[in-house]
Amino acid sequence: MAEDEVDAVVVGMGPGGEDVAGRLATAGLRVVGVDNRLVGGECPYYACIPTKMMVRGAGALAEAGRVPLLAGTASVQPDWTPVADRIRDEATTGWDDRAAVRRFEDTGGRFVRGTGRLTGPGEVTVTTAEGDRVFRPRRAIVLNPGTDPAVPPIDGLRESPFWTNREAVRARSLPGSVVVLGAGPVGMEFAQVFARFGVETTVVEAAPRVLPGGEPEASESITEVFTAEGITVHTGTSARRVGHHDGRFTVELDSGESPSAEQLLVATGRRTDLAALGVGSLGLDEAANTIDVDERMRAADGVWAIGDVTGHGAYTHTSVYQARIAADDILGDGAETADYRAMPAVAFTDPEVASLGLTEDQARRAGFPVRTAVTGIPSSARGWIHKAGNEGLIKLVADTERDILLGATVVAPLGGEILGAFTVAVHTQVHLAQLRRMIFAYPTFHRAIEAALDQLVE
Ligand SMILES: Cc1cc2nc3c(=O)[nH]c(=O)nc-3n(C[C@H](O)[C@H](O)[C@H](O)COP(=O)(O)OP(=O)(O)OC[C@H]3O[C@@H](n4cnc5c(N)ncnc54)[C@H](O)[C@@H]3O)c2cc1C
Ligand SMILES: NC(=O)c1ccc[n+]([C@@H]2O[C@H](COP(=O)([O-])OP(=O)(O)OC[C@H]3O[C@@H](n4cnc5c(N)ncnc54)[C@H](O)[C@@H]3O)[C@@H](O)[C@H]2O)c1
Repeated sequence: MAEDEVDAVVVGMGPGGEDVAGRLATAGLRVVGVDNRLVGGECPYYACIPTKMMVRGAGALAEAGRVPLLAGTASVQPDWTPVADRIRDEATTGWDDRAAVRRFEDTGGRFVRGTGRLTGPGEVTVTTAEGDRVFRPRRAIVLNPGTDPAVPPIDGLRESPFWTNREAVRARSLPGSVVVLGAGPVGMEFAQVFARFGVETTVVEAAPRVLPGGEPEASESITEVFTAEGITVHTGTSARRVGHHDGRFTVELDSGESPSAEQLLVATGRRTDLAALGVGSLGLDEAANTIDVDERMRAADGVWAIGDVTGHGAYTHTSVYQARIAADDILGDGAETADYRAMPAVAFTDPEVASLGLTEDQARRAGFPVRTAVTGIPSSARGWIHKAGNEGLIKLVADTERDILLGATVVAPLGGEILGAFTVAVHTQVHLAQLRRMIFAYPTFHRAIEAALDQLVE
């Protein structure tokens, strides 16, 4: 087989790329998977998995801290070493993707380490250590380039030795203090982990509240928890200048304050580089941050795009969901089309901040006739029993005309698990009256759903 005689080329082997490439190869297509870093992408090596190992360690420390209120005394000495070891040895095998490459090759696919670029209609040029290789796949090009950390143009920042998630997950030890720039899910998860391991932690968020994309009640609830845990939270202010002298960062804020710390974590969102990917050769906008796709992930004739780059939710579950739809479409069995109404999102803070569907504000702006309900977790039976660490709430957004839920937010211990009930309800559009007739086990956290529904159903 000549080098360029392939059926499909997958550029970027993130969670979705790996999945689609494996599906196509298993179905008998000649598939080339291309990645310039590690097969598996951001999630297993720098994001979801290592950060959730951090969260697990931090959660164990927090639970131990609750012993005095509930069960006697506990003496705990935080130590980052077990977390760093788990990340290196169990999660990433020392940031080595040989097992993932083998897994893909076992499906019959061919892996090429290099940077892929669209160089004409139906053509991908891959720059490898040995030189350029050109592929003209007969059936499909799938783009799954993911994202890189966005670094805002703040005076002095780029010259400083700041961390993004990529450096933070490789840390063998923690600094004594840290300023976290950005209070999206990345900043919030890291901030609480650091603080629970004894790091003096300051969060700076430009928007008026943390997790600004979600419900204001959720932002308020998690801010109270952070503040009670000793984390300093600045909102509604941006960094204007970053200085780094004698091993310390000073972050000058618009508000006039200047938090200072041994480390600075930049968690201000993600960026793509579509010009570098060569999407202009398809007639697509190279200056855009996302690639528009239809409901079958088609971006152009013979080209599909999946994952963060599509802008439908930067989560691993989005990428893998889209991978299945794209693979089916490429193989010609594509009956399924994308439906993002019940796309879940979980920030793995403690309590977890989990949500799906529309927020109240989004629903009202979209013109739906809206009714909402909010119920507190501490006042539920389980929340009251749980006592220490019981903070949170459930907020529901209902469409009063169709009598269905449009969105739900759960801030609670294991809030992401509770959200599962709403994934079913929103995805299948269960009527509120029917939901209200369900039996919710006593005394579970998810039984608080009933109290919220009581406010929506007469
Ligand atoms: C700190 C952090 C924590 C997160 N936690 C969670 C979580 O708990 N749950 C969750 O669902 N999501 C989480 N996410 C988001 C999640 O990591 C991403 O949504 C997920 O990785 C899916 O991304 P993707 O498939 O688009 O591609 P990515 O995972 O970004 O992978 C893309 C791959 O393509 C490669 N690539 C890019 N361009 C080229 C090119 N031109 N040629 C060759 N290769 C290329 C990249 O090097 C990379 O390996 C987190 C993100 C961060 C930053
Ligand atoms: N548990 C999860 O599923 C999970 C966890 C982490 C990340 N993610 C995904 O990764 C993506 C990236 O997360 P993220 O938190 O980096 O990005 P984000 O865009 O969600 O949040 C970045 C935050 O930084 C703020 N910001 C931007 N510039 C700033 C500045 N100069 N000063 C202060 N604040 C500034 C923004 O207002 C925003 O609140 C998210 O879209 C999310 O979907 C998912």
